[in-house]
Amino acid sequence: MEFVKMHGLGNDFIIVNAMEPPLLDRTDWEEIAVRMCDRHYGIGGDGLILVFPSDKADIRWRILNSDGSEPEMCGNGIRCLARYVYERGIVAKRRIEVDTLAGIIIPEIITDEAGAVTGVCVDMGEPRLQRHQIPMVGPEGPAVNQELAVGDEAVRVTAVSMGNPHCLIYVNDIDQAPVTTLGPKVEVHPAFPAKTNVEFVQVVSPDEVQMRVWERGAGPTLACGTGACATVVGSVLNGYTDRKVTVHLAGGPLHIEWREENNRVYMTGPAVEVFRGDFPL
Ligand SMILES: N[C@@H](CCC[C@H](N)C(=O)O)C(=O)O
Repeated sequence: MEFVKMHGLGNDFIIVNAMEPPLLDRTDWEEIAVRMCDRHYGIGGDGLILVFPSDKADIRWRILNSDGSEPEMCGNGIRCLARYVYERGIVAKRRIEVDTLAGIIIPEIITDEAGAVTGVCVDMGEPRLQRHQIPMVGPEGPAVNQELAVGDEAVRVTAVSMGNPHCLIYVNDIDQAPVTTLGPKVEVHPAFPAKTNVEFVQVVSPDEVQMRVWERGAGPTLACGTGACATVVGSVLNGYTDRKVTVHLAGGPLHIEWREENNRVYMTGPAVEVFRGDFPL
């Protein structure tokens, strides 16, 4: 099976064109994702992206985490998908409608004067803030700066869904953030029935934050696009930042804007192809 390896700020994905049979008809992608994403016995990746035809949009995708679970959305992944389908002529336009489990999401290819792709800006849609939308147990309404008991620890959290769930924890020193110790505990906390991604955030200024992530189904990654969007929404709701913010991640910066006029979040960042190959099925 042919694949392409891509990444968005080091959040890396394997992309497979499943537009036609026999790949279109396969039903074992979860197991294949685990094998392909294994960094020792496979190709290595934070997730597997599959490209399918759609009757609702230009293209349908499935994104699978490295543990085989299927999230509703992935910000870095959708930039990679957009570049992949654009450069191969699978979708012959720059504004691409993608059918996802979080609804129709619209990435737009950015090019320089010579027509070379320089990045992708994605209309990530409206954030979902009600607890049942995240989902997070507790009294209905937004969960902003709420106390959450994690074992013996009381942690203050803000929860935002960008189609997929995110739990933000603000810290004073990003380098000391307990990403690999607290992250996995919050991921499977009973308050989050669908589990959650966990973001540790240090506010630098009204237009700059630093963020490190523990991803649901993938563990620590170098960047998380939906997490960066959720971070800006949560930071505005907490009164920490303006609506246009650069989010610095381990893999580099993402530019995020939560527009007041339409309540939609826009994410701009890179998508890079690394190599191509064949994987034995
Ligand atoms: N890295 C992604 C998010 C991938 C999905 C996530 N692990 C989940 O289970 O929700 C991004 O860039 O948004």
